[in-house]
Amino acid sequence: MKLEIADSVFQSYAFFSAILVLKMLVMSLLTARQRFAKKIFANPEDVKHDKKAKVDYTDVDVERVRRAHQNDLENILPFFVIGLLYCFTHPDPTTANLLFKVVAGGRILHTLVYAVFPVPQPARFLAFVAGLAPTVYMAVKVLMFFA
Ligand SMILES: N[C@@H](CCC(=O)N[C@@H](CS)C(=O)NCC(=O)O)C(=O)O
Repeated sequence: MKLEIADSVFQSYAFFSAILVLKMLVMSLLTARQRFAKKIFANPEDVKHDKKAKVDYTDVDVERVRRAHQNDLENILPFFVIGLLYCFTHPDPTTANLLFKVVAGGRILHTLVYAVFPVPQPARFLAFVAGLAPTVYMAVKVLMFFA
């Protein structure tokens, strides 16, 4: 077995991984936005200089963004691993590009409908599946290739 990656496949993986890294980093900013808007913080030292600020772990808006961030960790980190391994399976470059694109698109949509402008279900579920299904497909391909 020869371990090699086609340039175009790796280029696509690198591109969409970087997009997803940036997207995940934005989650911290979205959380901070909610915290400052509602003056809800996580630690006593954060509220020391503002009498209106309080420590609270139950605010619905802050917790919503935090859950969206957590959901990213549950789905995007597996993609980083399996997407890279998938690059080694000699995939068709067009297929690989499409898979990476759908994962990135699905995860961006998931954030939008969950944490930016909440949309009724099944919007979030469909965005979640758009990220999950290609990741599962790639995992199966990796299993078959390296079995
Ligand atoms: N950890 C997730 C596992 C299932 C999941 O990821 N569901 C998707 C589609 S409904 C989701 O967006 N869950 C919301 C969340 O993780 O907060 C949960 O508790 O819901």
